[in-house]
Amino acid sequence: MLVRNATLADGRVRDVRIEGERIDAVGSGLDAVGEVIDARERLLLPGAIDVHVHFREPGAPHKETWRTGSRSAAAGGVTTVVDQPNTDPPTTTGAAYDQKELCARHSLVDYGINGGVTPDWDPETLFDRPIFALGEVFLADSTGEMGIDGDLFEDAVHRAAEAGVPVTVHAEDATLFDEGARDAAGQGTGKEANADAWSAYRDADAEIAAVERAVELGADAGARLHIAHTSTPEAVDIVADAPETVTCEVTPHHCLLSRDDLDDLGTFGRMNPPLRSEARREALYERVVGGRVDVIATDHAPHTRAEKEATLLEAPSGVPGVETMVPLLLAETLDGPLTVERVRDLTAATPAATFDLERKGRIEAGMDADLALYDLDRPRDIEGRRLHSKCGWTPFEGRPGVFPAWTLVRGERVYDGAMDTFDVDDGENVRG
Ligand SMILES: NC(=O)N[C@@H](CC(=O)O)C(=O)O
Ligand SMILES: [Zn+2]
Ligand SMILES: [Zn+2]
Repeated sequence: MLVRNATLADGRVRDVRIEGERIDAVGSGLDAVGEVIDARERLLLPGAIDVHVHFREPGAPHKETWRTGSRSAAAGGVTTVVDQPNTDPPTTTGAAYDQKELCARHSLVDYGINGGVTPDWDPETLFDRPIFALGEVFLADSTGEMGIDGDLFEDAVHRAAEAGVPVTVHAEDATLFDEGARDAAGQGTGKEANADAWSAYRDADAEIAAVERAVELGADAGARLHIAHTSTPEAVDIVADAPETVTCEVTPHHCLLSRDDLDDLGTFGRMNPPLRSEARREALYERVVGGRVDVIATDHAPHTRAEKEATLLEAPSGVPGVETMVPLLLAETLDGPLTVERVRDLTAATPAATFDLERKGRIEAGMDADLALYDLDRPRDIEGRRLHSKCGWTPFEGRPGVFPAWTLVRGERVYDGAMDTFDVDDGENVRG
């Protein structure tokens, strides 16, 4: 297949030839082999790598399955996902890893599977499997109630360092949560709830302190550390000023939404870590644009509308996001300070480099043909009902997004945007 005259993120116009699963050549005036796709005036990006999703299988297929989650990924230009361990059973033993791997075989996109830590985890059998990373390791309870104490965290970080496996951390210090602030939640449900109480309860200082502590501990253990869903500029700065063995990710929702949006979102905006003040959101986004943040990842955490239509204390935490990440960021390049090159780096090149995915994240000869084509002149309003996650809603309703015309995973067209159709489900485990 030949993709002809595509505009790359840096503005160069090139042909990209695909042979089987790989990119065979990138150049000008390349000879065609097989199908030729005219990509003139279209943007070709490396498929995005979302290192933080919750696809809910095994255990909660009513929220999401590997099939629906990976369709949502493909329809948003994401070609590799990394699933987190707070499923049922939690992915804390070799046997649980094997069970999840069977579910993941229904994925349309390539994937990694993380291993988790609980008091009854089995590091021996878990590290025996090709886990993508240890994590997210929960330093406070979130969906799945997998929060652990400092001693177990320290032990886990040492074991991961020994095994040469990176550690992804959900860094909030539960001892610093403001229980009194949570009491202001009230009895309103769904959009009628006082959702700001969640932000007051899981205060920014709880994240900042936990990140500081985790970074120290990681350095002592000689571990590779990745801080998940960093939601404060202070925490980003701690990571950016630490040695290169520590990286961080930021979610689209912490960049684009703040406590000011909670009146509209209600319990649909409850997530961990919570939305922050508008001032913190702005400072966080500045760091994304300016290069202090390594990776954008979604923390795609689908829950049904019915589950979210509860009181603030009863609604589960988390928002979907895998399908809207690249579309939102590309729309942001149209009139904001974000550049297309930065979007490429945040969503593809840097996650690949950070987690040693040698054949992914770049459009070069020899790399996997994981690609997505976009028309920057055609943003459209994001609508929850048109997205492909099982949950059927989005916190970004009505915002502009640039969605892909098609998405390829290792040379196979898994998503066709014009027809809104999907094909094949032979995603591979990237740690195989
Ligand atoms: N972010 C969330 O609020 N929820 C996540 C878990 C997590 O990442 O903490 C979920 O699995 O629902
Ligand atoms: Zn988390
Ligand atoms: Zn998560």
